[in-house]
Amino acid sequence: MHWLNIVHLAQRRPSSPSYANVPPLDAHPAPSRPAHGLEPPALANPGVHYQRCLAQLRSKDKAIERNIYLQQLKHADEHMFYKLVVENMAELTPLIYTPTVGDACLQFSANYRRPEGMFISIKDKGKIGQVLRNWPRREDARISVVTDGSRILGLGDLGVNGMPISIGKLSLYVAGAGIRPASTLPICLDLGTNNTKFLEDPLYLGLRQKRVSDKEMDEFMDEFMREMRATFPKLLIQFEDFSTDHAFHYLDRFRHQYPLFNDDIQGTGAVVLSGFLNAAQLSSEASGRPLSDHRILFLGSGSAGVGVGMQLMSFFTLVAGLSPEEARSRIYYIDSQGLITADRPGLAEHKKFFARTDCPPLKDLVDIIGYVKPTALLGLSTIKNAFTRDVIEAMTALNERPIVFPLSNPVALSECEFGDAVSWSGGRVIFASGSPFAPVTYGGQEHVAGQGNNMYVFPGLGLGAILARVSSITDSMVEAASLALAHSLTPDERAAGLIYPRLERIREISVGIAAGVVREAQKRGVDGHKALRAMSEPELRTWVEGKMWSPMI
Ligand SMILES: NC(=O)C1=CN([C@@H]2O[C@H](COP(=O)(O)OP(=O)(O)OC[C@H]3O[C@@H](n4cnc5c(N)ncnc54)[C@H](OP(=O)(O)O)[C@@H]3O)[C@@H](O)[C@H]2O)C=CC1
Ligand SMILES: CC(=O)C(=O)O
Ligand SMILES: [Mg+2]
Repeated sequence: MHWLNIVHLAQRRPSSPSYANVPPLDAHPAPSRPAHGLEPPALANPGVHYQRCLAQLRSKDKAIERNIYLQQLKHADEHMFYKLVVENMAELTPLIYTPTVGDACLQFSANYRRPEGMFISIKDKGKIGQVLRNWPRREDARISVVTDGSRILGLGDLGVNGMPISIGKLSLYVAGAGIRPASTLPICLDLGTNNTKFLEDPLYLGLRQKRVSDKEMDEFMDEFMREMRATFPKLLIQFEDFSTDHAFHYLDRFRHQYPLFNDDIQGTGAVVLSGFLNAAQLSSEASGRPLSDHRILFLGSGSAGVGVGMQLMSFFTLVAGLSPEEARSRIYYIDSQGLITADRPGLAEHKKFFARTDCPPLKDLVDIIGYVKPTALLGLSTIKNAFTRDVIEAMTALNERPIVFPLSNPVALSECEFGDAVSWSGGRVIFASGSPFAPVTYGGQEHVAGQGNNMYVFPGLGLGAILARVSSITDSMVEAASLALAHSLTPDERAAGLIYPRLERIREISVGIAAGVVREAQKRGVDGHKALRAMSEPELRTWVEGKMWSPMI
């Protein structure tokens, strides 16, 4: 049976008055133009200028130059920037997000041109509120992406050079879910950096000191969160790219007090569950084996790996009908020491839940595949090319349609190239990667890589949470976002064997995710906007859509 028939998402609601014609409460003013005579007359034709901007963009040879051009355009002409992004998602997303945002971060201090977002440093401790109040659009702020730069993509500790990740994610909130640009607040916390190369770089823009102790960071974060709420009472916070220990710690510490989520743990969990639901269906159809037969092997057991494993528990319990204990037994992890077993001394807290009590401490990936016999291999290890030909062949020998997701970012750290996975598996692989890969032709057929990246989830999750005015983000809201994404494939996309929808449809998908999140918030009683409860499903979707900001060009 298809998983869609097992998971019943649709909830029927009594019909109520139509909200369809209510104008967006948060309508954004049309862009103002300079006074007559202050710009060339032909600029009055925005269609031509759109083509001019696109041509200027495409004339740049390097992705990083295109990224710089787009950042400049965003400041000069926000509406044009978003018009270009929204209408050319597949082309522009890799330039403002992964993989190019990785280079933008590495080169942030060298390429710096103008201020954007807020930098709050450990030196501001004791007066963080005062600093936050310098933000010019306090009333408007609804969503902040906050990083401490300690684990940017798979690139490690980049200190304040992590700022472009907050900026890039927020651009996707605007483009992908219609959050007003003025409502976004990128924040980079400067708690020092352990990146010695940056500490020695005269151009480095952050504090020249090592990262502070955990105790000092806790004190800082407690004050920061308190002051964020006091300064921006309507703000949702997304924690991004904190190193794994701090990622789990601060999610646990604050999630019940503030509306927040950790994108690497929860957003990634949601996007991978979604793709896995569709992949497992394809794989089981090909093998004739039931969904309950799946076994998942992870390479990488950090914030992303463990976040995904926790979320995939729902695949086994919700869809495959297993008990939580059976579900846990289907998930295996490898870290830098090998297969994670419970008897390993000094095992980190976040690795304990999935640590095996029934396996030998094997080290070699191919040996582990032979022992575990996984149907799916997921990479969140930051190890480029870790999925070698031997690995893909071992997966293909075990499975008619092996599921292989090399999810590490940016593309230079991907565990496997798409073309290799397709050819080494004889065209049988079901593939999704963290960063985008171009389609490949194999056996006379075009194969399209899925993009298992949290960018499919966080814009819609954030939109729903903001519109429902939630007091917190529950696990079930994250799961609702995931199921809504999985559910969003069109018959066409399913027929083409896709496991994620086409990126061009992201706004439409975000509406479905947001509506699912609103409903789940209502069920859990964490919604502040009670009037939404009376809406029927179509009314809610139309209302959400009406709230989305669009570039006015
Ligand atoms: N596709 C997406 O949407 C997302 C992708 N990611 C990507 O996931 C990656 C990991 O992120 P995160 O979990 O936070 O980072 P971490 O650095 O915390 O985790 C990396 C994990 O990989 C393990 N590892 C490192 N080297 C090896 C090796 N040689 N063999 C086996 N395992 C190894 C580490 O082992 P040990 O614990 O022993 O050090 C650790 O468990 C990043 O590249 C990030 O960009 C993250 C979020 C979203
Ligand atoms: C995509 C993302 O959040 C990461 O690689 O960290
Ligand atoms: Mg991240």
